[in-house]
Amino acid sequence: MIEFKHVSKVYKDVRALDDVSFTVEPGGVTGFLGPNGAGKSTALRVLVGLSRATSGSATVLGRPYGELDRPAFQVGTLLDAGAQHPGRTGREILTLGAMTLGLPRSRVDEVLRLVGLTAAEGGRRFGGYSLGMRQRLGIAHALLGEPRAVILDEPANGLDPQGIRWLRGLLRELAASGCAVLLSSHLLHEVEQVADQVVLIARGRVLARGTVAELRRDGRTLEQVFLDLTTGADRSAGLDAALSADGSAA
Ligand SMILES: Nc1ncnc2c1ncn2[C@@H]1O[C@H](COP(=O)(O)OP(=O)(O)OP(=O)(O)O)[C@@H](O)[C@H]1O
Repeated sequence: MIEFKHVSKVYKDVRALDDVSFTVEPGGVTGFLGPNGAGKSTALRVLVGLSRATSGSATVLGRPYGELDRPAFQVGTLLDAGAQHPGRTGREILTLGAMTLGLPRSRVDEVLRLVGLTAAEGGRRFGGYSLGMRQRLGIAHALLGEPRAVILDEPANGLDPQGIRWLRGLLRELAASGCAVLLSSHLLHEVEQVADQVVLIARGRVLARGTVAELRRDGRTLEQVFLDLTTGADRSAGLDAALSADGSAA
């Protein structure tokens, strides 16, 4: 389980997160949606200990990320698909990761297969990878240690329709195997197709959370709910729709 409890993050003059609370249950995909500057990346950075919360707590499997024993075996993260050495091949990047974790090289072949990168693609330098290939490699890296929780920041960016379909299948498989999957995305239609639960955030505040069906209860598409909430046009109705499964307002 991934849990944000009353997390606030204040930069000098920006309140990037304001009392953010939500949970990501094992065995499900939670879509984390918000417009540019909403606070999604800040929340994920706080979650994995790259940034310190001003107040509140964010935990993975019951503990702050920094206190997890061998975290890569518990939590797989993809925060920036471009953050790799351009001169290394995809296979080299994964092999380094596997060696660091004490995993056999055969695990590299397994994750390459899992993300649909061919042996030839694995042998190409990262600098020449398309964005879609970078995303696949980043997901492969995140899954090396067979983690029980997965945190992915905009993994669908740059994927073609076939890639998006593949990603959807992979996320459902991870959830079916008991993984807690947190997926940040701008691709509302995509999130609608794959997520069990959705958290909508804007200007650092959670505006709505619930299942896709709960948020769409008056027949609107998730995109319409999102636009109405984030432009403020339907703020009060949206907050009503935001009643979470446990009955507390988001
Ligand atoms: N290091 C920082 N110093 C000051 N302000 C920051 C810093 N990092 C983020 N912010 C601000 O915090 C707010 C939230 O930014 P964040 O990057 O978390 O949003 P986001 O939802 O991930 O946006 P996007 O979808 O555009 O990536 C923005 O106003 C941003 O300018």
